[in-house]
Amino acid sequence: MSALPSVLITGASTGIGAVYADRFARRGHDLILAARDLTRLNALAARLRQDYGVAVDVVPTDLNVPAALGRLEALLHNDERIGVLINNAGAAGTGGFLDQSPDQVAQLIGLNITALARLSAAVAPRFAAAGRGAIVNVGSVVGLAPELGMTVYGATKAFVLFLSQGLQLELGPKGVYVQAVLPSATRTEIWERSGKDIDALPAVMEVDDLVDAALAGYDRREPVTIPPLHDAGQWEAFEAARTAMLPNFMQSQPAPRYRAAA
Ligand SMILES: NC(=O)C1=CN([C@@H]2O[C@H](COP(=O)(O)OP(=O)(O)OC[C@H]3O[C@@H](n4cnc5c(N)ncnc54)[C@H](OP(=O)(O)O)[C@@H]3O)[C@@H](O)[C@H]2O)C=CC1
Ligand SMILES: CC(=O)[C@H](N)C(=O)O
Repeated sequence: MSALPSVLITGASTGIGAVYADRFARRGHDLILAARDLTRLNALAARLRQDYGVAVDVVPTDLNVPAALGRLEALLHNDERIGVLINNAGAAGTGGFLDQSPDQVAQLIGLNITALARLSAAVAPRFAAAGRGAIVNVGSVVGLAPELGMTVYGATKAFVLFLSQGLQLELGPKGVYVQAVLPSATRTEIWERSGKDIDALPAVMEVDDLVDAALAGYDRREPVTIPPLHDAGQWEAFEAARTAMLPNFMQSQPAPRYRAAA
């Protein structure tokens, strides 16, 4: 058993989650891997045990099934070896809002929002009491870009960013690190799963590069890591513009532009 904290990774069967698993195993962490595809999880776990000598448990989990989600919540709540949660599992859905049924909308929200928030809520009190721990939430630049036409997906990712920033404020002073990672297009199966042609995109990041960049942000305890954004000053200006508005929201009177003409 490793002396380092164990890392629980959702969506670890492939893509970004599988590379996170490789990188944390390489660093010597024991792992708990969750996703639906048990065959893939077992194959990855066997390779990681073999390559890095770490302990790897697999927990077959459909995060849209409340009982399965509840089992993962209980694990996070009770297992004191787990010191890092990587909330990575997600789906993009297909089509625009008018193509999506209410059930499909709910499935996206269930996976990208409800599961992520519930798993965070299950582990946060234990981390806060211990004064340590890390929660990494994988969002997307789509959460900043309603123009991209992935409205529900983008809205779920806007939630991920907001939740992460709120948790940074609440949990950071208690010693818990919370990171929001915002990838842009990255070469994984999510594109095929959402019926999109990855080869039609102007630029695609390789998944190893994405995760290694996210971990560079993790190691320097960055609150928001946007691997594809070369000019960090753009994010800082965006945040500065947002926070500059905050003192102006408390007003007893509506703004003059909303007052009835005399
Ligand atoms: N690739 C990209 O371009 C970008 C990805 N992202 C985000 O990165 C994260 C990882 O995506 P990525 O690796 O690209 O996608 P993949 O489709 O390659 O992997 C998604 C992972 O989530 C798991 N998953 C999907 N549905 C469920 C479910 N109901 N319950 C449990 N696990 C589930 C899948 O495993 P299984 O099928 O075995 O359950 C798989 O391990 C997502 O949150 C995504 O939104 C953000 C921006 C860009
Ligand atoms: C399918 C996508 O659009 C991707 N997940 C992203 O967030 O950019």
